[in-house]
Amino acid sequence: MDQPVLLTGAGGRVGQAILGHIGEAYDWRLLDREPLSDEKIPASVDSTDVYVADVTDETAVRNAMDGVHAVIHLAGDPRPEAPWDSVLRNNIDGTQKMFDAAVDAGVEKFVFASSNHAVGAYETDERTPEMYRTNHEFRLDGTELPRPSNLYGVSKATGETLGRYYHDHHDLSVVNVRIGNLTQHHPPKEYERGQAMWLSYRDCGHLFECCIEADYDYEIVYGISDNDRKYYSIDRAREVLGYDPTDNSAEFTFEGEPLDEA
Ligand SMILES: NC(=O)C1=CN([C@@H]2O[C@H](COP(=O)(O)OP(=O)(O)OC[C@H]3O[C@@H](n4cnc5c(N)ncnc54)[C@H](O)[C@@H]3O)[C@@H](O)[C@H]2O)C=CC1
Ligand SMILES: O=C1O[C@H](COP(=O)(O)O)[C@@H](O)[C@H](O)[C@H]1O
Repeated sequence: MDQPVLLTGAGGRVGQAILGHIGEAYDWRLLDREPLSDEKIPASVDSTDVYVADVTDETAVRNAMDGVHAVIHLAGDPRPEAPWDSVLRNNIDGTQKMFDAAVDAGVEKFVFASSNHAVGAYETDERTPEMYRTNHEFRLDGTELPRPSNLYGVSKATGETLGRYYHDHHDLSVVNVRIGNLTQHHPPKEYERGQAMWLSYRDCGHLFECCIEADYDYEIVYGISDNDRKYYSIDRAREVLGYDPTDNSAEFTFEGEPLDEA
């Protein structure tokens, strides 16, 4: 692919997981409101393709978007406990500005970092903790309505709906990835829920590469590894995107040690 991929929130955990796996595979534009240290920037990325900017800054976003083929939009407040003024500004207004600039620039694909917290209220007292365990049959598959856990989750559901609008009215291909719990090297320790929705770094890189490469209209998929414990289906990600994860939290102890070394 000759045209660049714009990655917002490039300096954060998800951004670095993506760049750690496919940082040399694409012509990147990187955007973050914090300056990126040299070790966070792939060697092939020129400094003129690194933008220190806020996604609510319309002019800066439009400059970064010029000539871009695909967008991976991660920037935002990732805290489940984030207050309304922050998610309204960073997650909702920032995402709307990104979508608007994308359609005006003729971008083809937009990948939105949604969250498990868009649907966290399905985890009712009656279902938990059993639904976090292996062989429990409860599955969310992306066709269900949002049931946010918190105002952060509301902002993610809103981002998904903004994507629906820009797809239907402007023909932008949109995929929303409801990311589970990204951790490096091992699943979240001593945390049943986190182990059920673990996303390893390499599966994260692979999944977002699939989102750049695949053809789709409007999709909602779950972004987790192929964990034995799971209450999110990854069938849609497999079918539409060709996602084929490698990792499984069952290959680690509850304390996070690899089973083959335990
Ligand atoms: N890490 C995880 O397990 C999960 C992350 N997500 C989502 O993925 C995205 C990335 O999350 P993380 O990498 O974990 O967060 P992070 O906090 O590590 O990285 C976010 C990056 O975005 C930048 N940023 C924040 N607000 C910005 C703004 N207004 N303009 C420009 N840059 C801004 C920050 O400087 C930071 O580098 C977020 O949208 C988050 O909601 C969703 C579910 C799970
Ligand atoms: O959306 C997100 O979800 C993950 C997992 O949620 P948690 O409530 O189990 O911690 C969280 O770690 C991440 O910061 C957040 O952006």
